[in-house]
Amino acid sequence: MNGQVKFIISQKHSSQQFESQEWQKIEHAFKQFVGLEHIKETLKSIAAWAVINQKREEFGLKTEKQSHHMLFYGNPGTGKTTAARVMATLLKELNILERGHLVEAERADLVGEYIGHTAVKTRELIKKAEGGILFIDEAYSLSRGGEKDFGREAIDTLVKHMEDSSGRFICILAGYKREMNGFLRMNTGLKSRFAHLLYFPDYTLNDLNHIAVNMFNIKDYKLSKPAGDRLLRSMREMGDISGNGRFVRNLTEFIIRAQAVRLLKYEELTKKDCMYISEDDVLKGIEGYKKDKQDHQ
Ligand SMILES: Nc1ncnc2c1ncn2[C@@H]1O[C@H](COP(=O)(O)OP(=O)(O)OP(=O)(O)O)[C@@H](O)[C@H]1O
Repeated sequence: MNGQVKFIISQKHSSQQFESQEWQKIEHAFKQFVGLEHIKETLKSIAAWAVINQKREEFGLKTEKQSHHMLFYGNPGTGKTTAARVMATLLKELNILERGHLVEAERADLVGEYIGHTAVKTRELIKKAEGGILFIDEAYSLSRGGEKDFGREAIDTLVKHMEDSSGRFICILAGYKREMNGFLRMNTGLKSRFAHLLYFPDYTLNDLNHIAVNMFNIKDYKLSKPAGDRLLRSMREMGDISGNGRFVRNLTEFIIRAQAVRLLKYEELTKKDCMYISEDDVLKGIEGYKKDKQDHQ
């Protein structure tokens, strides 16, 4: 395969069958995520476009190549990196990407130290990402040093390859909204190279609670009812939930360690003991989290 967007729809499958099968794959891949409906919708439109394009080709109609480069805007912990990772695997499953891997990069991975070095570094990175997604976090750091900075060369090389690649890789530039807007303003024409602009909003307290419960479930832990209530109440009292999903992940890890410390005192452990998170574990975990945060301030 030449790496271009490829879609397989067998004669036996009707469009409706395709829709239900492929939609299910998308829903399944994002099952553990809270929200992110707009990401799923975008993926559905990409999948639909690819299959219809294939059908048009069969009918001898004109087809077009589309690139699916994306811009992700959102605060820390809103799920940008995690969504990109899931997306890469999913797009392979949907036969849109050949390999489905994610290459995570930041400024230092693209920008070199002398003239000519940056273009080589950037090209190598793009090659590594072929068949998958090149995810560049805090993309605005590429234009940090202004016109004379080598970051400019990285952007130009990237843009050139994005245009030439005809679907061989997907480039995602990610970062916080204000900085991303500034970056795109400084690099006129850059925004138009991206087919999809996706915003990752901050989570509400209820979303975060939902994310926490999911995280425990995925790891085979169960919160007792009082533990669940306590967690929600404590998060509300803590006020600062700006870390979004990352805040929840850290919190759950503290709670899991608090449970482990409690269990070590038991003479014998059952499977249920190992799964069960008590209200006290939540309290101790939150205490530990707060102390750790204070120590790091
Ligand atoms: N919608 C969600 N559902 C479940 N978990 C989520 C969701 N969003 C984020 N998370 C979890 O929050 C944590 C942080 O997410 P992630 O690293 O993807 O955020 P990010 O937006 O890339 O942050 P940054 O910009 O700081 O790199 C991860 O553990 C992730 O699984």
